[in-house]
Amino acid sequence: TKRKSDLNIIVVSLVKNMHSSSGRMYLQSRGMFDRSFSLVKQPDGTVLLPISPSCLSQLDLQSLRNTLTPDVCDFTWSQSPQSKKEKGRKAGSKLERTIQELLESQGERWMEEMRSDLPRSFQRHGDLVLLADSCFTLPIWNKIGDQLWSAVTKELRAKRLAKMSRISRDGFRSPVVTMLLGDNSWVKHVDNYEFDVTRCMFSAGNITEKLRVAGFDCRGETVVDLYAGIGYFTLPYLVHARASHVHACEWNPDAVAALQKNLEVNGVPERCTIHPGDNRQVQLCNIADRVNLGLIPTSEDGWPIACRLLKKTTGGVLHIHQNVTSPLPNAAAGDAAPQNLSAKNADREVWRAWASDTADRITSLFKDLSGASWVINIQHIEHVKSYAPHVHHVVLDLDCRPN
Ligand SMILES: C[S@@+](CC[C@H](N)C(=O)[O-])C[C@H]1O[C@@H](n2cnc3c(N)ncnc32)[C@H](O)[C@@H]1O
Repeated sequence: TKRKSDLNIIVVSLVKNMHSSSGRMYLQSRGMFDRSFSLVKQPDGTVLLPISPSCLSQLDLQSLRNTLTPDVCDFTWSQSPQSKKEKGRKAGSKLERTIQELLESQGERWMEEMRSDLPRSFQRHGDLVLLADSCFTLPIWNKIGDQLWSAVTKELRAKRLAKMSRISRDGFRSPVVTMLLGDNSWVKHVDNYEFDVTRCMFSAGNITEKLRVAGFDCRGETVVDLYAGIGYFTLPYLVHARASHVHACEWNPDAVAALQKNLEVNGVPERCTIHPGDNRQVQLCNIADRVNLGLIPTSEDGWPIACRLLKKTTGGVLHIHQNVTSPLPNAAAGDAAPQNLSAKNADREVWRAWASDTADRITSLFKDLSGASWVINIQHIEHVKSYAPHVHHVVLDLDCRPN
């Protein structure tokens, strides 16, 4: 049998780069996008989207073509490009060799501990590579300085290099990012938003939630995004879900500036009102069909505001983000290996319990707010990502209606 990476993959060849994100969304929402391969940008400006071999038989080419509009979409076979894993392995050993040579040219010795201090993964923001906190921690790297950063940037096929340290505790959750090579820290993403990596928080891991939001039908709805940031959810609500209006609350002035710019780049500034400052001070009420509460580890501070924002006569939906921690199995108590529950099922149980507790608390908040009882239903629990085997970012969709 052939390994996955040996197979030819069917690809969608798109005439313009700008259509690649809707193509990817279509495939991802149907579980057909092959994440083990990268999107391939071709020299002629078209983009190849990899499709999982197992999905080929069910792929509805006509509906895909319609989604992307017929004249921009074509299908072709591509001779197996390298998978992300293979690419990463090759790039990793080349980077190691380059750094080793650089060190030796400076009279330094390569030590084994250096290997584990090299970057294993990083975020790519256009031509800027953002390294994680965990790499290049040894003092030797600073000694080599600029030459090292130039070599790393070149090896990672970037033009600018930056490094993350920790999330600051100033309440803005801004990442502390330092530029190592290059002065301009603004980056642009293919799906049309820009921001300053040194000043705004960006959570690339939320892509599945962003795609889910993009798939909502919000026509005719007023949405409030209580923690808008640079517009990571505000934009899909406006551009793809076609909300009538989004009120975006954000207190980090740098994120507000990026959000404003992104609304303009995407041609939707008239359908969005930005409320700069603390969302607890925003005077809006009784206007929303939907409220997005995208703050982790918890958005609890925003719950009373969200209840106040929903339309009193028709109610609406709350999307509540939260990091939910599952208790670690207690080996001493003999529950290290649950007999009938897989670890995943056990996690799901914990999420359901948290959702049910949250629904009860939202019910009380409505009671306090209006004196009336509302009907609160758990519509859906979405798993976004895991921070550790037992810490999960989930989103609870709560349907809230006046009785
Ligand atoms: C986790 S980020 C989320 C941004 C966006 N939803 C995302 O996923 O990329 C949270 C954002 O909420 C903002 N924020 C936190 N508390 C706030 C408050 N009380 N009022 C307004 N904005 C707030 C932060 O500045 C940050 O930009």
